[in-house]
Amino acid sequence: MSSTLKQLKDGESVIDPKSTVGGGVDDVYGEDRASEDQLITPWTVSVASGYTLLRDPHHNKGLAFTERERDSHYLRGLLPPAVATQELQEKKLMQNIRSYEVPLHKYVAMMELEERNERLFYKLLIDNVEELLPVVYTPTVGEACQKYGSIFKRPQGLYISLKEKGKILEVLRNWPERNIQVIVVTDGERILGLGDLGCQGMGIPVGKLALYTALGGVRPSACLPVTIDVGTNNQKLLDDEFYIGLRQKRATGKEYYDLLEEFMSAVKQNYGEKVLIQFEDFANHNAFELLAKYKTSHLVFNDDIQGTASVVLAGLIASLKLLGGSLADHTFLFLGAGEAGTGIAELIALEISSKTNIPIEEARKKIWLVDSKGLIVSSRKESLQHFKKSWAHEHEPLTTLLDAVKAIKPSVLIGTSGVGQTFTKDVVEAMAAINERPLIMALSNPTSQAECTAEQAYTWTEGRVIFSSGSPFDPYEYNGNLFIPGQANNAYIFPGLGFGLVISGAIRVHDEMLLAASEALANQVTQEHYDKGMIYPPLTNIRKISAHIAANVAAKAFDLGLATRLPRPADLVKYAESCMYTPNYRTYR
Ligand SMILES: O=C([O-])CC(=O)C(=O)O
Ligand SMILES: [Mg+2]
Repeated sequence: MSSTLKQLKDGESVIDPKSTVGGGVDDVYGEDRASEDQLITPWTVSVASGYTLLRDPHHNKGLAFTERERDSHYLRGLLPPAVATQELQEKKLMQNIRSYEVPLHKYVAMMELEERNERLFYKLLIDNVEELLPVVYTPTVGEACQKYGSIFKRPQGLYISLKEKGKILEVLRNWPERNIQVIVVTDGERILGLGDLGCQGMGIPVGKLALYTALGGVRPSACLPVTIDVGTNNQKLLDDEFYIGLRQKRATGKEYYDLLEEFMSAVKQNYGEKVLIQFEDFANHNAFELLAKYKTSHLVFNDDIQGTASVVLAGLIASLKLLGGSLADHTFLFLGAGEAGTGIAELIALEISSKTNIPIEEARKKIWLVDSKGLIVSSRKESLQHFKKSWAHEHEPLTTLLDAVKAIKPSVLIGTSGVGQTFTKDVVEAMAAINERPLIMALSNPTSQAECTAEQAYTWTEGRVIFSSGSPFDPYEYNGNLFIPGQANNAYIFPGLGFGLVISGAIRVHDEMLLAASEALANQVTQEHYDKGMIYPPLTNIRKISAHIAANVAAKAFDLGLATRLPRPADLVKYAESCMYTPNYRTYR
């Protein structure tokens, strides 16, 4: 009896059928758009009953099942007598999570909640976003990936290894959900700034997609985390008896690209061309090539190249209110010339050239990059990787960051090196000597890899810095003033960007959409925020921010003729908001 499947009507008790049809956005637009009739009439959903219902994370409500539901769904006796509201459940869980001192324990508690009761998991995450983001995302997710083998209980996401070569389409069909809208895929080779974590990188797509739902409003069942396992060069993992991945060195070259090609075409074949694929934490040597290869045939973007670029550009646009002038008046210096560094640099150049008559080649000359060998200059051009070549300007060779700061005199210093503590006291003091208000971004993740801490940035500049970091830092008090560091993390951008692509039925990502996303984010910074020295709006408002980003991105998709959703909604912000997943429980009749 416990596993009886019942057809249930869920109408009367649903306050706003429009926002809850199908539990999320999927039924409100695109191929799966429900008919207008369906939007206003009660809808039907199949929910297992009894014991099976309690173990189905998509429908389980635990103690929140009402007396009536307990009767109609064979739950009598399977639950203790008390009936709780979702709010009370949330209160209890937040108390539990706060009682854990070790961040990883909080992470495990959150993952267990996701496996048990998905709606409650998202309610917690949405209502407590500033507190829980560092738990399910950077920095704790980094540690979770490092220890994934030991904390691993139930698999999340889809693992596609070399063993599945030739069978990837079948593997995709093993996934229980059919209507996938967003895939985040990694091959685990460069997880945050932590390096090659092989198959254990799965924590990243899982975490990113949790943010797609909580911050962006994409329905959880439309999200698919994927890890491609071609081996790992991390000897520690290969020697670890608990390692969960393929125990071999990484496949490269043709073997690697053939597997990726099979994956990309299987995705398109199985889900159509409107499924969004977000590349995440690939190593430089594959990231640029994969993006170049697939951006003209698939709906793809690389979060580390383009998402990070868009969030940084937003912060820079916003900072002009504090610094004055235009982007073209500034000089930018990067430490790190990989995906994030060159991606940000290119988007800044694109914005400068689109806002002025300056050709992009000229705009690039305002931007300088330092890599592990020193300042990138034209005399190094022959030996440079292709993605660094546009940044090789005329200058004498310089080997240290400090020398580069002194010679280039940047107003903006951005760290994307993946190496912690590289913005030394000398470097930060040099920035403060050149600029009344230096702008410094220490973007590498997690916190251990940040180029400097918030405390260091504020004290070494005597409180004059405008500071942001990739992983969160607490507000810092200096000389009686409270400084609030910004979190220049792509988490501000990818949920809204992706949501905008999905709700417009976009078929390709265009650079102008990234600029549109940056402008939408920058527009959310108000005078009240500027007065506190902030260049990013608080994350507490992230769903509203995401709706604006999504609307701007969708508008651009329509303008560029890349959107397939018809007709174009008149008010895209309202439309985006109406499509967002909400985690409140539904009533089962
Ligand atoms: O995941 C994050 O926090 C930001 C990011 O993409 C990275 O560092 O690779
Ligand atoms: Mg990343």
